[in-house]
Formats: sequence, structure tokens, C-alpha cells
Amino acid sequence: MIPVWTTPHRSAPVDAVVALPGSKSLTARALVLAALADGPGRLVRPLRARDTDLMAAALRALGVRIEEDGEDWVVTAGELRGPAEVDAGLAGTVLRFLPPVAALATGPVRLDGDPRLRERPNAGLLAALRDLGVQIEDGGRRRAPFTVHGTGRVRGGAVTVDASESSQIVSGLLLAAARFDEGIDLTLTGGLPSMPHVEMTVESLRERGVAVTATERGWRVGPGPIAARDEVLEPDLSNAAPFLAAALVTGGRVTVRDWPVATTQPGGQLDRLLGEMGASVVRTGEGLQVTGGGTIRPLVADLGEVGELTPVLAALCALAEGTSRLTGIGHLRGHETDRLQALDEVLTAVGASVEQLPDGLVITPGPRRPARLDSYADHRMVHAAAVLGLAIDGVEVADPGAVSKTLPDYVDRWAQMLGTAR
Ligand SMILES: O=C(O)C1=C[C@@H](OP(=O)(O)O)[C@@H](O)[C@H](O)C1
Ligand SMILES: C=C(OP(=O)(O)O)C(=O)O
Repeated sequence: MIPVWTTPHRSAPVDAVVALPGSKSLTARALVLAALADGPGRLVRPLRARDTDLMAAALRALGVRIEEDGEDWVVTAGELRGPAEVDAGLAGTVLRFLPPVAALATGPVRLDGDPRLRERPNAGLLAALRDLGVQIEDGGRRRAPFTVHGTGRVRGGAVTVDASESSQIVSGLLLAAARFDEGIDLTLTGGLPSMPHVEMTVESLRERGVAVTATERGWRVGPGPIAARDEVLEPDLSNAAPFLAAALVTGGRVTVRDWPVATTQPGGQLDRLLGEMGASVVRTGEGLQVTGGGTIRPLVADLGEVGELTPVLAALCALAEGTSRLTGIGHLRGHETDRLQALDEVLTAVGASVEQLPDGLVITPGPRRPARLDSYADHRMVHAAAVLGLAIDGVEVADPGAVSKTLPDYVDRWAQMLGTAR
């Protein structure tokens, strides 16, 4: 039987301080770069969740030593070798970051994952790797499953890349490029979503001494060593979104601890976005504090840079005082689920009117009603359902275990936030 979570309804103002584990995106990059580095490196407080555990398992399968030391991971790079089988689960980071690493290994590396992973777009990555001299067998699918036949080295050099469906295609290539014979000179052919995530990649490379420059049409990475480094992981600011949203929904106050002063995480834009929706946002000694004003203003925004935040923001839009318009997010149709379709279904089920645009959603709140929602195997759809459930009595979500992707104890943390009084 599929488990069902009756999300807690709460009209009294929430007042809570929340601490969150490490960023999925930063942990994935730190693991990959440590696996390619010139010595051992420590990840302090990495995210331990399905996506990052799968990344660690994939690298281990290629011969990388990753040891647990308390909450930390200690990574020792070694010779990369196949044959290996990689389970990418539903992780876009493993799907797009691992193949360029596999190309540097000797022997075949086969990558597969959940049924939905096989539908996630990856043509731009496979084409670019082939152009860089890598042999890949994909049965003409241009998606998972596929096998990378590494020879221990990649020529590299100039390549044009279509990353319009996912920025992770660019990040994956840049992360491994310093280890290619000629580095990479990457030219984008189309649009690029999620720019902050590419900036995160560039920053992660520079922190390890890699020469990376932005060019007129893309990025260039010079060949050379990747310096080993210890890294303390920032908390995951995208996973902070539902907790901060609770302040708006209940007219309460939520602080997320240890909010970084500067960050490339898209969640770093939550202060601006939640501010536009009527929250007052301040930094305190503890972290980022969001206070709701009792009503939620509609949002008109291009979320192309911060696509990950869409499900929670869309849930807030369904509880707002007017019509919202979220655009720039056509690529969300290739995420864990088709998020535009899923949000249409969920928000309609609880009473909103939703219009799907090719690249977004128009959301008009309506008379609220209870509903049993699906998780669509998507962690952020569970987060969105919980936000709706605060305001609407009787919101249930089937298969809430989807949260294991990035925050396995989400349901407990949600209950803890609601139970916390100062
Ligand atoms: O590089 C990363 O860590 C990510 C990039 C983004 O991917 P897309 O550009 O495919 O949206 C984001 O949505 C994903 O959750 C994480
Ligand atoms: C799109 C997401 O994940 P992935 O890294 O699997 O693409 C996400 O976490 O919102």
C-alpha cells in the first residue's frame, strides 16, 4: 500500500528556528571535484540523502575511496576504472556530472536509474562528449541507459553544447574539463536555464585552482590539476523554501540558521522573492528570518534562474491575493516529473485556476478545498503539498517518501517546526 501523509493544518502563526543539512548541489560538486583532485579532501557536513549517496556510490564504483568520518566524507582520488554499473536514481546531478568522469576512466561504465530518469533530457551532454572524442553507446536514445567507454583520457578542446534543457550539462562538462588533455572551450548553442548553478560550478573550480574564464559564448577551462581542498558545505537553501514559506502562510516567523553571507545557490534569491510576496526578511545573528504579514501578494516573475524554487513558490501563489504569473521555466517539464503539469493538477485540486504556458504557469487562487495529492516521485511536490496543507485543512499527499531525494526526514522536520514555540 502506498503511504499517505496527512499534512498538518496550522492557522496559528508559526514561530521557529530551523537548521538544515548541506546543499545537494554543492555536495555533488564537492564529491566530483574531490574524486578528480590531486590529493585527499574532506567534505564537512555534506548532504546525506539519496542523490548524494548515489553520487558517492557511483564514484566508489569507479575506484574512488570515500570514507565516513563522523558526519564527514573523506575522499581520496585514485585511478578511475571500469567496468562499472552506476545507478543514478532520479538524480540529474549524477546523470549529467558522472559521464564526463566516466570518460576519464578505463573501461565501460553503464549508467541507468529510475524509470523517470530514462525520460530526463541528456542529448546535449552525450553529443558534446562524443564531439570531444568519447565513445558512448546509447542505442540511439540520447538518454539513459547508456554506456561510456572510457580510455583513461579525453582529448577535450572546442565544443558547442546545447544545454537549453538543463544547466547541469554545462556543469558536468566544466567539472571534469581540467582533466581533459586540452581542457574545454565550450560554446553554448541555445538558451541556458539555472545560471546560478553554473556560477556555482565556476566558483567550485576556481576554489580548487582551476583556470576557468567566461568567454563571449560560453566558458573555457584550461587543462591542469584540480587542487585538493576541505570544504564546509552550506545548508541547502532550496530546501529552506518550504520552511520559510510557512512564515508567509501562517503570518508567523521562521529563521533558517547559518544562512551564508554570499552564495551561488538559487535559494539565495528567496529573500527577494519572498519579499515581493509580502514577507519582511532580515538577517539576524542566527540566520535568515522571514516574517509573514498575514496576506500573500501574487508573484509575477521569471524563475528561469531559480527553477528549483518553483513548486513551493507556486503553492504560495495558490494562496495569494490575486493572479500570479511564473515564466522562464519550460525546462521544468524535464525535472523529476513534468512540474508544470504536476503543479497544474495539484493547485487545481485544491481550488486554484491554473493556465499552463509553454514556459510557465498562471495561477489564480479560488475557493480552497481539501484534496489527496500525488508526490509524482518529486521531493519538491511534497514540499509544495505541505505548504498548501498549512492553509487548507485535509491536504493529503501520497508517497511522501519522495523527499528522500534531498531531505529524508522532511516530514519530521516539518512537524518539529510546527511544534516549536519560542
Ligand atoms: O547543477 C545543479 O546542481 C542543479 C541545476 C539545476 O538543474 P536544471 O538546470 O536542469 O534545472 C537545478 O534545477 C537542479 O536541481 C540542480
Ligand atoms: C531539478 C532537481 O533535481 P535534479 O538535480 O535531479 O535535476 C531539483 O532538485 O529540483
